[in-house]
Amino acid sequence: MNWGELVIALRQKVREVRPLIHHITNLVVTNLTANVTLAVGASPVMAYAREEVADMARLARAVVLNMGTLTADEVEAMLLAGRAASAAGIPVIFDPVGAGATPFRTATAQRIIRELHIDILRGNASEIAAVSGFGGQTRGVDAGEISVPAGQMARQVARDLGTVVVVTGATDYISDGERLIAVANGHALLTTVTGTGCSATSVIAAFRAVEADGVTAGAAALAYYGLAAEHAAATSRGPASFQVALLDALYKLEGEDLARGVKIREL
Ligand SMILES: Nc1ncnc2c1ncn2[C@@H]1O[C@H](COP(=O)(O)OP(=O)(O)O)[C@@H](O)[C@H]1O
Ligand SMILES: Cc1ncsc1CCOP(=O)(O)O
Ligand SMILES: [Mg+2]
Repeated sequence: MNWGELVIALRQKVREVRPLIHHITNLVVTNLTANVTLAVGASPVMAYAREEVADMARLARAVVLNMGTLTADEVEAMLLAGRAASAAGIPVIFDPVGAGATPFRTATAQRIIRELHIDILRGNASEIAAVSGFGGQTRGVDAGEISVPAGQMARQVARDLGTVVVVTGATDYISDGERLIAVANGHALLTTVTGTGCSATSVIAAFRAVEADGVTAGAAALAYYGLAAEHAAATSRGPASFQVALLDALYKLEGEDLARGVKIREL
């Protein structure tokens, strides 16, 4: 199968399986990421109480942990959910939002990575640099400069942590420490709407729920998501109409339109 066919097949499989994706996520993006998950064809649930997160995680086909508006309580809930998921063989996708901005965020991200079995780590370049010791400086939740090429960093961090690493940006890089894939789909308008990185993580989780190989799932998900953004941008007047159009494009994009547009390269 070529990449175009693979992306179509996985996008279709998400619709057929309608996997439940348990999110412990941040206050900013809760609604957007739930709607993105639905538009892709998966089923979102957001649940945070320590009393229920392990049970909810066990019901899901993938668990998203996103520390965007972290509190000490929420971190405990993430650890409970992550342990329960891994014990049941359910993949955990971690988005270390804002790692590198404050010591609490950096230390928490590193603790989650150390104490849980993370299946896919997805962040912007400075977040991944910060959690892995490359020394990234994150401006709030937005990417700052990093000192190494993002693809090289993705492969090195994946190797060091023994997990799939996804570094997003104008070009996205996905690696398991050996393979390195670049995805060139996307649109600059994605940087004008909050939660588009978190939404990318949700789409990756939906694809990972139906595809055991994290590199394949990550690359296919980001090509599909980035291409949906390109389609949405074509009919948008600015960030507000773009956000609405992105949901529509994610919902509609399939078949030949999808196969023709994906820009995935194995490096
Ligand atoms: N300059 C850009 N041009 C095109 N796509 C981009 C650009 N910057 C980021 N993206 C895309 O936006 C999404 C969010 O990535 P990113 O901005 O790195 O995450 P975050 O919002 O967590 O910082 C990804 O799908 C990425 O491919
Ligand atoms: C603005 C903001 N502040 C805390 S979490 C958050 C949302 C970040 O979303 P994304 O990383 O997808 O841009
Ligand atoms: Mg982010």
